[in-house]
Amino acid sequence: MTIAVLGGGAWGTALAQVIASGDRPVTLWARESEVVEAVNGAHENPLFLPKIPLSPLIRATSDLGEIAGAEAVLVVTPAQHMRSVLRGLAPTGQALILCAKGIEAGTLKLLHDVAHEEHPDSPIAVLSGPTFAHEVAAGLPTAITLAAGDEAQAKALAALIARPTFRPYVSTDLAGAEIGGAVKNVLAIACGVVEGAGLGQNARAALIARGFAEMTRFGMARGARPETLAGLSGLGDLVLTCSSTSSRNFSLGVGLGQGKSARDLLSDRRTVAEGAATAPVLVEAARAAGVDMPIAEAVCALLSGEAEVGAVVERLLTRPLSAEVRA
Ligand SMILES: NC(=O)c1ccc[n+]([C@@H]2O[C@H](COP(=O)([O-])OP(=O)(O)OC[C@H]3O[C@@H](n4cnc5c(N)ncnc54)[C@H](O)[C@@H]3O)[C@@H](O)[C@H]2O)c1
Ligand SMILES: O=P(O)(O)OC[C@H](O)CO
Repeated sequence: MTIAVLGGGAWGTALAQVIASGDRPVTLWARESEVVEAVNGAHENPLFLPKIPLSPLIRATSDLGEIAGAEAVLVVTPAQHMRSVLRGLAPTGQALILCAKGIEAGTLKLLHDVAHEEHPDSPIAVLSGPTFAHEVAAGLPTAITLAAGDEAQAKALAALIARPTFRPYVSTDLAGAEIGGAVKNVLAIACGVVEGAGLGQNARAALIARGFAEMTRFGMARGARPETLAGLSGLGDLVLTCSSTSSRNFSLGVGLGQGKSARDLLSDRRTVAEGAATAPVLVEAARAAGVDMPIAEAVCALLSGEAEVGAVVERLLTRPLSAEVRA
């Protein structure tokens, strides 16, 4: 049976490639007709994942109806578009594996809750971890967290998608697997700012550690387990995206740190920097949960143009001294 992938961006295409490497036919749904044509004709996706020859076992379509017969569906749209795309999918009870990283604006809901609302009869899983799409598509070794509410379900889905260089570790902590990926994107922007503003490597290490403390506080307030946040989908992904210009979120932060405006930096992008969409939602969700997240607040202020880099850094450094670990 085929496995379906919803979303023909870099990550959806890379996941289709890794699944197809196990001799599995993959149906890839893409919004852009040029992606559908290029995947089916030239076996490539020059729009979102250039220079990677794709498996002929991947067949692209723009018809959501063609997803109906698949054994499982990997949902790889940007987080803010996930609900509308899922709404167009027939309610067949297929397992949905969510691969986007974010929190829904307006409702402040995690994506597994959104998916459950739209497809109450489908088992829901979350795939997250340190995964640059171009490395996964090139077959480089990668490990991920695969969480489902039920352990047997998580194991079955892990067996379905595991490949020699793509190694899932199972979990039953859906909230933990999701929150790590959503929050690290915002922290990656902050680390990029440190780089762009030339604040040094000590500052970046401090941001990673204090950012992880924010992630843990927020995660636990929303029901995540701290050990999940310390794993691949939390700390693992945080380290990856806070240390490489391959990260779109980190790169956005570099531009902000150099004094460019978020509007200019985001205006000519076709690709997503999810942290920019997540930051205001995360700050709102943290305030609603009574959780202090000064780094996320700082990123938000920079993105909105409310404050400049110098002021934001000064605000962070002049906060009252406090214990490293809060009771
Ligand atoms: N690229 C990666 O390395 C990577 C790795 C792990 C997770 N992710 C996550 O996967 C998700 C998708 O990212 P990506 O890198 O594949 O995207 P991308 O930046 O490569 O491509 C943008 C995607 O957004 C889609 N899109 C734009 N407007 C849309 C709309 N109105 N409705 C539905 N879809 C729309 C486009 O069709 C395209 O698929 C994000 O949540 C991202 O954080 C990405
Ligand atoms: O390029 P980024 O910053 O969206 O990061 C991609 C993945 O989330 C890394 O795990």
